[in-house]
Amino acid sequence: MKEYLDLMRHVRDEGVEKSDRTGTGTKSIFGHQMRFDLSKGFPLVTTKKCHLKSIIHELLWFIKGESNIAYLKQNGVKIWDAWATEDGELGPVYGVQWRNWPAQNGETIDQLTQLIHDLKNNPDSRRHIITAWNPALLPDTSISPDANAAIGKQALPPCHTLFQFYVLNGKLSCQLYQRSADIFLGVPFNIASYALFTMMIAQVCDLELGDFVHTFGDAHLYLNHLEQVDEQLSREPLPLPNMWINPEVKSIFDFTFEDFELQNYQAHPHIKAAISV
Ligand SMILES: Nc1nc(=O)c2c([nH]1)NC[C@@H]1CN(c3ccc(C(=O)N[C@@H](CCC(=O)O)C(=O)O)cc3)CN21
Ligand SMILES: O=c1ccn([C@H]2C[C@H](O)[C@@H](COP(=O)(O)O)O2)c(=O)[nH]1
Repeated sequence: MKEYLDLMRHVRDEGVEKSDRTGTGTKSIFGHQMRFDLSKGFPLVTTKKCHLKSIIHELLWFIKGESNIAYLKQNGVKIWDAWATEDGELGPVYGVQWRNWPAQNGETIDQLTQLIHDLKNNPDSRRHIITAWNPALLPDTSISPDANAAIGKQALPPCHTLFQFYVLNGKLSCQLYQRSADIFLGVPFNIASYALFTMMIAQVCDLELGDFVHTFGDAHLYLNHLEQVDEQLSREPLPLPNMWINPEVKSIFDFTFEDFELQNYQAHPHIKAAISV
């Protein structure tokens, strides 16, 4: 995971202090790109132990198209708790836009089903895109995330905003545009999540693995993560683990938590950090 550590080091050393919505303050840069060859191992950060269980459940929850965190809660995943209403509502966030994008005539568009169909039937297309950025549903910034969710707006505007797939020589690649990135806490989750999603889509479309390309807008280190960043940058990266996916699963909607097994994950100890809400 040298690419990730290089980004972290670059922002620590060259990032410029910038105030932000949460009040914590950041060191920030604008524009960066990383590339991971998915055939060379599963890109999970090794310089701190990452909680893959939360990442897998979050991805399965996106694929279900839900706006409520009940499924996450049932599975002990707490990463979205701070933004939800008391009833667990986040408003029409990622999953809802992927599966139930509201169209003009009251109908909804299932972008994920359409994407899989197009990858199978027209792999050369340059239009394999899913977008979660829906300007009609962005939150009202004068009220809190949970107050937005309560009135049917997104609790937070999507950070992983738009992604595109690309097929070449039977290999599937994915590029994500992430408009805003918390490098210490969010990015290890985002890399692993999109790498896994690309592997799952490759399996159900009978494609080999290409690259995951991760493109950033505002990539930042929160000022209260800088000690943790120094600790992490003092550690040597370890060989990448492998991800086993149950080969029997043939539909993107049929995966369950038991269909994944992370193998040979060697990692340095976990490093705690506070999340800015
Ligand atoms: N400031 C901020 N950073 C984010 O990464 C982020 C947000 N806000 N808001 C929305 C989602 C929620 N995400 C989160 C939320 C919490 C953790 C977190 O606390 N991670 C810990 C514990 C992991 C666990 O409980 O599984 C970590 O050490 O990785 C990570 C990503 C990613 N997003
Ligand atoms: O998947 C995610 C979701 C969120 N983040 C981070 C990026 C920012 O630090 C905050 C969102 O705040 P905004 O003011 O809306 O940009 O959450 C992430 O890194 N990955």
